[in-house]
Amino acid sequence: MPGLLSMELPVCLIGGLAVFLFFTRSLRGRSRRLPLPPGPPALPLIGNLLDYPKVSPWLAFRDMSRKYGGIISLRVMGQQIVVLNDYKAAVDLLEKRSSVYSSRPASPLFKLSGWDWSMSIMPYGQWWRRHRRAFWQYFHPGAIRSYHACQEKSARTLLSRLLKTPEDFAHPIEYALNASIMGTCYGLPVAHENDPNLNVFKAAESTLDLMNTGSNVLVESFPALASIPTWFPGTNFLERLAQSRKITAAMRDTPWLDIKALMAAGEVNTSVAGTILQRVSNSSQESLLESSEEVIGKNITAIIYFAFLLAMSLYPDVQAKAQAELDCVLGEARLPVIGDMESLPYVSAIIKETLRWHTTGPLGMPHATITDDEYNGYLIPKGSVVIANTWAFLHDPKVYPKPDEFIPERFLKGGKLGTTLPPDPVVAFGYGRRTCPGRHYANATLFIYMASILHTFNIAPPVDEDGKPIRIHPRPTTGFVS
Ligand code: HEM
Repeated sequence: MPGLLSMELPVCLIGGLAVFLFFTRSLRGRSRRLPLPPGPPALPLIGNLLDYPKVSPWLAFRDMSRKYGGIISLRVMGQQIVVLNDYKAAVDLLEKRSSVYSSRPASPLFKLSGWDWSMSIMPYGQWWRRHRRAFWQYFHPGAIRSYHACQEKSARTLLSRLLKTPEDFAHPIEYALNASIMGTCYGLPVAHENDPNLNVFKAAESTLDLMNTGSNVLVESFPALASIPTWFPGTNFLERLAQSRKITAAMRDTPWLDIKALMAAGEVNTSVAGTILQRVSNSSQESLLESSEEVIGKNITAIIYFAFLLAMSLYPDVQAKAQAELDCVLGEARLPVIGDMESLPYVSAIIKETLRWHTTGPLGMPHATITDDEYNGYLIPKGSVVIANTWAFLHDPKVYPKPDEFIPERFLKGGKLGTTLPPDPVVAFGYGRRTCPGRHYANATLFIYMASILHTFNIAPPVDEDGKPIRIHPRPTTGFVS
């Protein structure tokens, strides 16, 4: 019997493989015959280039979906783009089929400008997975507790700076956020003016603007342009890209060199980078340094504070309710700490409503497919760029009635954060395996800054020459961050 079994096993394996190949091939053949999702008719060569919305694309895509349905197909310069305006489709594809939908579009421009080492733009695969695991090790809910003291300290700095220049809130917020990120990630103090590390960070941030300018956009579609010799007329953009590579490399390396020098002099550094360096020196593997690149979080949090301040100036009743809650829970004698979050549901509801009301990343970050897929009878080809209209999901009047109004109460039931209410705006942090790994850290920062400001300041709109309040009209800008 055992002999017979061992003879049967290879036969079964080969048989199984043949059946598997037959089905995958016929599935592939079938999917190739399926239609693409509907969309505007494409022109030869340029495809839907002229249909691709230049301003507020999230609004244009929502309107397009009224004609073509929840999943729209566009083809721009040979690139297949699928726009998901339907929340269920976004969950079905980006969350439930995350293993197919978690890559990123290849971007020659990111490489040419020196941003290609960033985890956020890496294609799906071992290399990305390794970076993501390393990042998560330092930013999972348990790990971030050790950064709370640093976040609270930066909130106090924010208050004292706001007290000095209350009308110029943007600089104090940016300074405090940078101080918090520098403290958490590198354990380095930040000078009040002209901090060398912050200067490098700011310079690197400004290189992102290069992505949207003239010839650079062309390079994205025609990477061969990057090989033109620099003496050729009209190639200034190549010099700017080379400059950008230098700046982004400096951002990656400068703070590391600082803490390396400090630690070599015997200083204890318990920050994320300090812990990594400690491990590196223990295991003598210099290459481990690569996994630390992701400690640099995106500063989109700053925009959310601007939206929060705007909402508070437009909705004084909401502000008053939050202040009453803070007075009741904390009294007048102390400032909030991150540990107070659960006792302050109204403030937490304000955070959720800010993330929903002003969707900082209205179209999220584009995903890309790894293989052909079939959904609702449509083919989503391998290599498609998949864009989820996060703004449309968070402004769907059926889910969030009066979506343009700021109503934190929509997340509360009997004064408590409920579970049967409209969904939390978690999609503001993205989808599936690419969901923002800094979200727990970001939430803690949002809470401590918002609670601290609400407990100590009254936020009012600016006034005109006659002392009358000027009503500010929110006007989102077009880009990855709006
Ligand atoms: C409220 C503030 C923030 C918002 C709304 C936000 C939102 C997002 C979104 C929409 C994505 C793309 C997700 C996707 O592709 O589906 C993302 C990715 C990412 N975020 Fe955040 N983020 C915030 C703060 C942060 C912070 C503070 C950090 C760092 C500590 C961070 C680190 C990252 C990283 C590393 C990625 C790339 C993940 C990957 O590609 O695998 N984010 N974020």
